[in-house]
Amino acid sequence: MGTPHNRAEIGDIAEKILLPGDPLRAKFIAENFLENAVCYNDVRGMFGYTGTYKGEKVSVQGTGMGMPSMHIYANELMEVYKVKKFIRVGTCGSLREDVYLKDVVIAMGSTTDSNMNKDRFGSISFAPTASFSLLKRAYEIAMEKKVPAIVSNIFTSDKFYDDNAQQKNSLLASYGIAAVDMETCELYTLAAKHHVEALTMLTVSDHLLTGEKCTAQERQTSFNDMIKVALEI
Ligand SMILES: O=P(O)(O)O[C@H]1O[C@H](CO)[C@@H](O)[C@H]1O
Ligand SMILES: O=c1cc[nH]c(=O)[nH]1
Repeated sequence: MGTPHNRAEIGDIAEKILLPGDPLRAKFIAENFLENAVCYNDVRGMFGYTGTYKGEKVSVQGTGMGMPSMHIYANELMEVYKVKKFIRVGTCGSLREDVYLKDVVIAMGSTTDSNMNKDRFGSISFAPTASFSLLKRAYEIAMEKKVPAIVSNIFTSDKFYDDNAQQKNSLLASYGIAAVDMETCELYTLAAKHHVEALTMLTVSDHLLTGEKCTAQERQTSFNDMIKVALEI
């Protein structure tokens, strides 16, 4: 029967899912890391696949860019498809000198300039956080595999192009925030609402202090270390 954004039938999607923002990264992961992957969704080109990794059923679904897009896909995966474990595998901009291009940032919590949680919680400032067990496992596996990873609070921004970026970024970095993405706050908030587990892992694709950048091709495909850690979790 599906949803307005996903043509998967109930049961087509595994209880464990990887969530890249880019649907072509979902295709890349399915084709290069999963066995017997089957495409269950192509509505709006937002590809979703289910296959197996080391014998366990796992799915991978693109979520698009920004919290409103994450809101749609994560809500449907939690409410309709009953997915229980979510690992976002995204890209981010580094805000700190000690966080380098292609490092992996594991997001312990998310700070935001979005109004979505103000709309939900009114005067209460909700603190969206990762699943502790997924985070602990991610860090242990990254250390075992010698993947350069740090655990930190991140900033989930509504804007990729922000007129006040320099001012905001240096303020946030001075409070220890390592990196910026555009979806984690909504993923962690919905996971709390639905009593499911979520974690965000981000590979640094842009360094916002030095101006270094990964190419579009690298953004799609050069994040294999992070994906291997996510699948091992
Ligand atoms: O690489 P993904 O997962 O899309 O994540 C980051 O990249 C996009 C911006 O280029 C935003 O979605 C941001 O969160
Ligand atoms: O949200 C993002 C993702 C990658 N790079 C950025 O600068 N911001």
